[in-house]
Amino acid sequence: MLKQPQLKYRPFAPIALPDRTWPDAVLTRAPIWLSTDLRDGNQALIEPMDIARKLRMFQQLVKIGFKEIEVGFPSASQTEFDFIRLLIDGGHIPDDVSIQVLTQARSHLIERTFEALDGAKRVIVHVYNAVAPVMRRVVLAQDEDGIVELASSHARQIKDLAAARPGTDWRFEYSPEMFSGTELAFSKRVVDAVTAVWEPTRERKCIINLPATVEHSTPNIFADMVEWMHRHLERRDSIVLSVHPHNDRGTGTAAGELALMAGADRVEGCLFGNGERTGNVDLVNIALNLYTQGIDPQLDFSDIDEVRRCVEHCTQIPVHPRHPYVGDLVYTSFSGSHQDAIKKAFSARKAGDLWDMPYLPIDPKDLGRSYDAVIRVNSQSGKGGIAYLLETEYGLELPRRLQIEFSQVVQRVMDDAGKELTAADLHAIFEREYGIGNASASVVQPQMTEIAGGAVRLSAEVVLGGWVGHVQGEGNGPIDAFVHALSTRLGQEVRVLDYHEHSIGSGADARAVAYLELRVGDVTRHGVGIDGSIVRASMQAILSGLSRAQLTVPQSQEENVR
Ligand SMILES: CC(=O)SCCNC(=O)CCNC(=O)[C@H](O)C(C)(C)COP(=O)(O)OP(=O)(O)OC[C@H]1O[C@@H](n2cnc3c(N)ncnc32)[C@H](O)[C@@H]1OP(=O)(O)O
Ligand SMILES: CC(C)C(=O)C(=O)O
Repeated sequence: MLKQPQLKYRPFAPIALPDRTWPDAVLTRAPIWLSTDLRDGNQALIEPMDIARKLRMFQQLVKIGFKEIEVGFPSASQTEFDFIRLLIDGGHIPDDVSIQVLTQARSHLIERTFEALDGAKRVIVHVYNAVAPVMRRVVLAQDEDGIVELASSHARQIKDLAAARPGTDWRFEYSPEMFSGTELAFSKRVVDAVTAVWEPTRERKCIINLPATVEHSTPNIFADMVEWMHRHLERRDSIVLSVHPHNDRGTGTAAGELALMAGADRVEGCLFGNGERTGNVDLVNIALNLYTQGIDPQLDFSDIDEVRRCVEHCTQIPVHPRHPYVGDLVYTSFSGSHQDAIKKAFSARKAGDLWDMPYLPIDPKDLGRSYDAVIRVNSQSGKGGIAYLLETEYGLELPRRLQIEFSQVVQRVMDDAGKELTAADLHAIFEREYGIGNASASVVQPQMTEIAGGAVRLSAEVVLGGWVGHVQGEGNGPIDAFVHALSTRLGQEVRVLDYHEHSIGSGADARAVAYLELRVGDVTRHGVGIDGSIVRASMQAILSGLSRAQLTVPQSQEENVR
């Protein structure tokens, strides 16, 4: 065992590009997108897609809006070949979509590739060979001249085969494989040799694709490499400069974005970052990052869950719950302070406002998600989240001090249960705690008469705890009269410190909710009442508060005790 085993690795050398421009660049439009889900994504699967899955994926990619789709490696297997035939013969390729196919720079594979494409309308033939020093030495056993010859001779073969099939609109793409691990001057030499053969023009460009086949460096170094190629390649104005980042260091998205800032016109990748090892760059991630900058990505993710279901079905790999933009948990806040900020921001938000929501970088509704999962309650949550769920799910607008009181009730339940509580759980706890619909704290047949000076006399049958009895009192309104009646009966002053009410529902189903904060002696409690009449709801709220304060009513001879 080496004492310093890390020393067997070579650090990546910075690129000498002191006048680099990409750090100041601002992305203002969508790149050209190429989905390689059916090629690089597929070749990375434990079980490559069967034809039905491939077709479903292709149709999903078309629906999203991809105009360039790499559909396979037709010389690799009969399934790959047959799928491409199915696309062409079955008329599955819209006129404005180009299919792309990959081949190694080997003559018999290129010939087989062209056989698969017979009759297609628009095709990008994508050829690659390794150019990196380790591949030159170990795999291809060729020196630099040999690699240049390998690339340019097969570029010539492709050009000739295409020329012999004028019924198809052919475009060509070349990838110096492992560009990310290759000397820049050599990558340029090989690419220039290929474009010298293809002779692209401004009107008929070829595609030069720079892969980070393995992500070796920080994304700024990849960006430097792309900018260097962008500035040094011959025939640059006749080239669509493409990048193909992988995600070995977990910075594929950053590498893709910085490469676009550095001069790339096009990005190759997969939905949700499927692909070899840690994946190809996640095109959904880059597209929606642009979207949140106010840029139309030209890809439609307005039903992102449909896209996810398709990808999970086709790849048989689940999308992680924390995956950017699509994971089950990415719009959910459990933490109390986050929930509080979200709740306040939703209340403050007006139609037409810019999206400026704490902890929510994108409006979930833009991706077909509801706000249901935005706030979920567990032991990390506070009053804001609890109040948000009761309001959005049950229309209950708890006043602030009641929120504080009720969150302590919830916290005790949470500490016992130790798991997430749903909105329905919270509502059940709320009803139980405040005795909603509970006959053991209720008012029966309240009778009110007006007396002199606009005052009210009230008498009612009351159930409170185990006590059932009659109360009577006067006041400047029904609530005041009821409070006086109860104070008299309890032998203690009951004071209303705070009062809120609102309605829930509408039309014949509308009900009133009253929230009262009561003080009896030195005890302060909230009570809640819900009823078709606001007066009865308020009386219920008073009894709810008294019941929670656990007051015992002094018994008199004639009263019955339950
Ligand atoms: C980075 C990427 O994703 S590149 C795309 C990789 N994708 C795939 O490989 C999936 C499809 N591949 C296949 O089905 C097969 O590998 C085939 C059909 C292409 C080739 O199959 P085989 O001829 O049996 O070769 P094998 O799979 O062992 O590949 C290694 C051979 O390819 C050669 N090779 C590898 N890359 C290239 C290249 N770009 N150009 C020319 N030759 C190459 C190697 O030198 C080696 O040749 P050798 O057998 O003479 O030593
Ligand atoms: C063929 C090339 C583009 C590739 O897939 C890679 O280098 O990752």
